[in-house]
Amino acid sequence: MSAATNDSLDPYDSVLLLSFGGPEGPDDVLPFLRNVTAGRGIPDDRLAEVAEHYALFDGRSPINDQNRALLAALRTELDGRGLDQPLLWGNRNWAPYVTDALREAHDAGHRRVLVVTTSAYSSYSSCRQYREDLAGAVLTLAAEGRGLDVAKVRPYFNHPGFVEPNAEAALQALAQLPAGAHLVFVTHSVPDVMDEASGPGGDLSPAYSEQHRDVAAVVADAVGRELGHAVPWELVYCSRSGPPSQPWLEPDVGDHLRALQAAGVPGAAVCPIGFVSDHLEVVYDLDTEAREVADEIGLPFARAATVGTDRRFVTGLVDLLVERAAQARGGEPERPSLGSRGPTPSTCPVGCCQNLRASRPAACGEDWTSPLVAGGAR
Ligand SMILES: CC1=C(CCC(=O)O)c2cc3nc(cc4[nH]c(cc5[nH]c(cc1n2)c(C)c5CCC(=O)O)c(CCC(=O)O)c4C)C(CCC(=O)O)=C3C
Ligand SMILES: [Fe+2]
Repeated sequence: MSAATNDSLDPYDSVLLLSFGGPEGPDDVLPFLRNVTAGRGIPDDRLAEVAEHYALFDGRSPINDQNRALLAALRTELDGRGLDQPLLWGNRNWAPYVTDALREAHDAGHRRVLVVTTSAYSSYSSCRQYREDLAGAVLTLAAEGRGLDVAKVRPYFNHPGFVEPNAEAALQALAQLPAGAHLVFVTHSVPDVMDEASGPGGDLSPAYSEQHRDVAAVVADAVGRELGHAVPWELVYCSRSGPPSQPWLEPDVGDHLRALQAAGVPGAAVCPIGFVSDHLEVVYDLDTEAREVADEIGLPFARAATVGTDRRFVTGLVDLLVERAAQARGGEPERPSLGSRGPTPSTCPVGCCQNLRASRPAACGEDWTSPLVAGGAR
């Protein structure tokens, strides 16, 4: 429990949950997929395949309702801590779009917006592209005469509020399987070059795969301590999408399940540590596709829960908002983290998670100059 009396979000006057977005019905699927893949070189047959995955769920992604549930839980937690800033919602790829959400915020009189994303790790797709979305929105609004500024909480993959519910979920999944089952940690694959460019460079890169490995190690260690013996684990990937000629992070979860079965491993507890809720990658790529592989080869399979609206996660996100606000006031708040990497900076270094193909302005970095505050508000 946090010391509620010290909680403050000053100087921020509003909070934004920033997410990916997803289709709400069959007519939305193709326009949504075009938004996601605009200029990204995803083959047409892959798009048709992904459209079929959405069709299995009547063209409706679960992600928007999961974000509505998270917003409700965050609202309750903010209210309980006396934090009465309005809580907004904006997406990259579907309504409510982030630019529209920030325009409404401006028109309601808000000028300093504190942002938290539904993505826990560093990479172009999971961090910098959200910073570009914010910069694009802020610059569009500035051109309309609507000046406002944004700040973002740090990547929170190693925050206890994210790691602890993941550890409990892993333990629960393992409990459904025969002794000797492995923990199989899964995240979204990305191109090898995106992984290599993730993070600030030097020893801290590649950040994306190494941050996942760090979380996996902490979770496996916690599970092992609970059970009184070490549990074997691996980090694998799902949802690859680029052309076959382009290397993406491997192994794929399906191939890995086959390898485990061939090696005589008696079960797999699949732990989607790369995702914060049960969106399509989880309910299709894991619960449908990977489970089919497991059934086909007779490998006992259990899927661990994502953090969703777990109380510890929601509390942790509000702790992160409070931490970021304290930094903006010039304070040095406690910045809890688990594992070996320590807390990630709240303001990204120049070039962090750069997209090697194109350079666009990104907010919440050391080289971001706010159109609102001369000299750059951080
Ligand atoms: C790292 C990462 C996350 C996790 C971080 C985060 O959460 O942001 C994530 C999340 C998500 N990705 C999602 C959907 C899609 N991602 C695609 C394509 C891509 N994802 C990539 C990476 C990631 N993606 C990449 C490198 C591509 C290739 C194109 C490109 O370089 O940008 C495509 C195009 C078709 C395809 O090729 O699959 C779709 C439809 C949804 C919504 C699901 C729902 O509706 O429930 C969510 C939450
Ligand atoms: Fe994706």
